[in-house]
Amino acid sequence: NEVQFAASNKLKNTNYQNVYNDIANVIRENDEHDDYIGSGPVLLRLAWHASGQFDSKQEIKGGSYNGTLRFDKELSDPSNAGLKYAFDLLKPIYKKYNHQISHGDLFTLAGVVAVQEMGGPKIPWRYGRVDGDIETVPLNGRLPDANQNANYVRNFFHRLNFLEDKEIVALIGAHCVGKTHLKNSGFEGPWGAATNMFTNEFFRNLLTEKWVLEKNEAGNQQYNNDKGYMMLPTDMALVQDGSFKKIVEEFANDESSFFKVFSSAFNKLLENGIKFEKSSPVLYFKTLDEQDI
Ligand code: HEM
Ligand SMILES: Cc1cnc2ccccc2c1N
Repeated sequence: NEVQFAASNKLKNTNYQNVYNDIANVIRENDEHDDYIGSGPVLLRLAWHASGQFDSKQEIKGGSYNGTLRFDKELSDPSNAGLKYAFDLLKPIYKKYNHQISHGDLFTLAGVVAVQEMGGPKIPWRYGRVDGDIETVPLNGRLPDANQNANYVRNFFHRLNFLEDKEIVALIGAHCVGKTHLKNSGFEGPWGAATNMFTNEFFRNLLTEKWVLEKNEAGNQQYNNDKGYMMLPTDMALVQDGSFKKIVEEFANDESSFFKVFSSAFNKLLENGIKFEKSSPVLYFKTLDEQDI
């Protein structure tokens, strides 16, 4: 069946480090993107959006398995505005490996590369996703709305089978990198503070900065501070809800705790809804720095 087919066409384990390195080099070569924030954050968002439309209760389940984000039908979902740039960065790598890697494996591996090359935790990763045809594209509108509160955020992630608050808070901690763009999402900023280093700074800022709720140029409410930082309403929800806030405090004080929970939650996000062959190995990748490249 299809999964066996993918198995027979997959690269030997060692070759995935080569794919990792090719994606990492694309990030290094495109360091001028978005006023020198670079391409890490948008590739991380691509991996999350390729996986986060999963819904086990729907006929068409979504998730990363079928690599459906490659179709314009999904890429043109307003929630995916800005991600075509990230997909275009990966197209030459897809061609180079000539169908030996699926789009789902490529999109999710790009998220692992982005996190690790920006200094974040190691993310375990497995191959074996198989491209589905356009019939497998999930309906648009399954990704979250940033204007909402803590209960909305909790319920959203329950749909993705994240039932523990720790996993939810850790995942949103990915907002430590990159920025919002008015033309993509109707939110602007943070001008000065956008970073490309994966740290627990997002949680520290949530607790220490003074946040003022303001309407932005697109008419959306967002939280701004006096340094040009911003937080989305769904970011701020993490300190408005008692249970979430305790976890924000834990991650703000202990980056290794944030990294540990993020690593397993991000892997779970990228593998939502996929049954891997028992024999399919869990791979860990070295960063370019660790290989002295
Ligand atoms: C409540 C859940 C979430 C909401 C409502 C949300 C919303 C958003 C919005 C509105 C943007 C700005 C997009 C733009 O204007 O370009 C954004 C950016 C981003 N999101 Fe999220 N997000 C959520 C969860 C996540 C998760 C789980 C991850 C990854 C694990 C993630 C990673 C990112 C990254 C890396 C960026 C920066 C992209 C860039 O700089 O181009 N987000 N998010
Ligand atoms: C500091 C901060 C806060 N919220 C964000 C939301 C999405 C993307 C980036 C963000 C970011 N750098």
